[in-house]
Amino acid sequence: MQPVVPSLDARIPVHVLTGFLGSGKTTFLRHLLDEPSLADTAVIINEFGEVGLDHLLVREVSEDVVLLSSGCLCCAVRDDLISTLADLLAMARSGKVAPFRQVVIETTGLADPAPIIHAVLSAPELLHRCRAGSVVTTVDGVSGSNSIQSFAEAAQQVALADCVVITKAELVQPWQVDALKLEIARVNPSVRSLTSGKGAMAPARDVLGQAENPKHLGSGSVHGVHSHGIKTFTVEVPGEVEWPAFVEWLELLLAARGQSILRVKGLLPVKGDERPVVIHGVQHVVYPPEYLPRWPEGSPRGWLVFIARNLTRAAIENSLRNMLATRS
Ligand SMILES: Nc1nc2c(ncn2[C@@H]2O[C@H](COP(=O)(O)OP(=O)(O)OP(=O)(O)O)[C@@H](O)[C@H]2O)c(=O)[nH]1
Repeated sequence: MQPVVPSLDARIPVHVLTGFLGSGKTTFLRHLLDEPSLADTAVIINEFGEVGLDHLLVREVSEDVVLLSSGCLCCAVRDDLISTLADLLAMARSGKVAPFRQVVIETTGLADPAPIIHAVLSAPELLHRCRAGSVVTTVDGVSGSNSIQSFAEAAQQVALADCVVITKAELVQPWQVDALKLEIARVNPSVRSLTSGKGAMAPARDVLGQAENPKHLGSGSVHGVHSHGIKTFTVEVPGEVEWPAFVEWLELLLAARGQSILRVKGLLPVKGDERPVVIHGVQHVVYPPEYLPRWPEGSPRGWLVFIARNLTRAAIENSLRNMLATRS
């Protein structure tokens, strides 16, 4: 007779990749999916913002990517997550998508991973097919310490991690990485901390596959931990921008308002370049631009998503308009 519940190994691990805003989740996920052993991975990306960007970047390295937008997985779109997972499993069974051996959920930068795992494990339709995988948390080597100290979400993501990946390590001194490791250990004494950076990413085999660690299920909480007053809004950028003027504007904006602007990202048409330019700012730092090969179907032309507190869309729009009026 067939067992009613398959052995643990037969069930698909659902890993959660979390980490504070801009800490490098998508960059690290793209690196993971590049590894041949992780080729058969289905990816669910949850973005906090009216327009999604991360799924466009990840789709360059993996086809099985589903975007869940317009809300945070740990509070607003949990039912969507369950139905998305159930749909993916059904489509793999019927051959509509390639079979996969694991799922990675990339959360928003403000998510609490506990309710997400709780939702996956408590959904009757998933009980026989999925099991909890690892919680992997990226911590920004540059701004991680500030985030852990200032934002409950960042501390919670570290507290619930099976594995922490300290990103952007090549941008800071080794002693700063050591200090950050100590800070992480104070929040989560049993966590494994790996160091990663562009050119020397932490190997996938060291990050995933540490499943069966029930630590993150202990809280059983079903509501996310959230700081107050953090909002997201999208600002439209009309027409092509002059790159030097735009970067100068963004750098000045983040230098002045980096405490309020936690994250900015977007896609821009830039004069003299056919390709859409991907913009990334994290707190006070503007990162070098990336490029998409072409404009994604259905994507608006020029937009910036802000995740901020104590700052209005109107203030950003005014500032942008002034820059465009004088410099474009
Ligand atoms: N130099 C350097 N830059 C990095 C590294 N990891 C990420 N970045 C840059 O940091 C910026 C944000 O990275 P993302 O991977 O988009 O961060 P994220 O956590 O997915 O961002 P959200 O989904 O908005 O929370 C991008 O410009 C990346 O290129 C790293 O290890 N080294």
